[in-house]
Amino acid sequence: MAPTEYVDRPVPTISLEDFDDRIDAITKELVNAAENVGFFCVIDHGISYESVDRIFDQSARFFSQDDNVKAQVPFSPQHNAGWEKNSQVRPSTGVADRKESYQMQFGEGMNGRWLADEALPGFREEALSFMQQAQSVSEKLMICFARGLGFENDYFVSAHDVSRPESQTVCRLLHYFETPELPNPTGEVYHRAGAHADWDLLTLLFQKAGQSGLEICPGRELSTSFGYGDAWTKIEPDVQKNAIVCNVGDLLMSWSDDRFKSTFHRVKAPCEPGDYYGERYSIAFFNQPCRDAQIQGPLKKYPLITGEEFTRDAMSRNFKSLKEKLQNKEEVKSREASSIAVMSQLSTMA
Ligand SMILES: O=C(O)CCC(=O)C(=O)O
Ligand SMILES: [Fe+2]
Repeated sequence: MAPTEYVDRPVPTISLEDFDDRIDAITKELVNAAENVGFFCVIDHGISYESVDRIFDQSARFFSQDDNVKAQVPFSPQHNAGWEKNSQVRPSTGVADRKESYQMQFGEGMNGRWLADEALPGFREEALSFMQQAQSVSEKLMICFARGLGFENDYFVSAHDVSRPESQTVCRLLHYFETPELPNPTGEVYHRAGAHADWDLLTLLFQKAGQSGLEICPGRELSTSFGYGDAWTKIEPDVQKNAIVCNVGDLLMSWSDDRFKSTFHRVKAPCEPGDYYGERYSIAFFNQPCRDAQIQGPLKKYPLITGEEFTRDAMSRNFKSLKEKLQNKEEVKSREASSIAVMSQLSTMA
């Protein structure tokens, strides 16, 4: 396999210090990052190291439960909540990511999808308290992006109100398994998170020191397109400063009439010297719109739709693209099979 092509692209680190007084300067930096890279890191965001450590401890505690315990809260695609393992297939790879994840929400989508408190005492309370903190940081960013697009300050905040039962915002705990470092004879690729763009407004990604692997591939012009290039850039957040990696999702790309970029990213399948092969934990906080939010950009490039419709369309686009990928794979396989048959005929004829 050809080595991965890497390029250096600047991924800005933006301080949220003195937010109220510096809001215009911060907005300028965020808008610039969203227009040019789609990824940026925020520091001085108000979430302490201890809070981040605590939620990672809770995440390890959750994933260390037996599979049949976790299976009591199975992932529901309809609600986008619950636990899944080795089952998310990305259109970019056509095979399941090697990981497990647990998606939690504030709203009705989470009904019946928390483990009983006796199974994991204190977990739900700790998780919700962390989610509230991630929501507060998200709201600061939403205010800046609303200002950057000429909307009222609270425009995105009220469309993502997590106190409403219609909230669809998701906090996803992720656990990637250790990857065998030996060359594998089958050539199988152990995808961690295959290349994809997120569908939400804005994602906050919490990474653990020493557990690298997140990479980006900018260059997408439309929020509905799937193609991506070949050159990747490693995301290396400043862990000393407790940086949160943030990325624009398809929703903000579409809501900004494609001005802000939702960038393809992946957690690399480790396969080259220097890659991290160990067990990996991360946490993604996806700001999803309330089901009844009204979505349309200032230039009205796309028709007005609701949060529920946007999510449904994103899922069906994903599904269609996955079907095409699997069909192509089948065609390649059958072409390979027939050329092998022709070749073996030729060799028997020779
Ligand atoms: O694990 C990570 O660092 C990234 C995960 C991610 O991109 C996702 O779940 O959408
Ligand atoms: Fe993602």
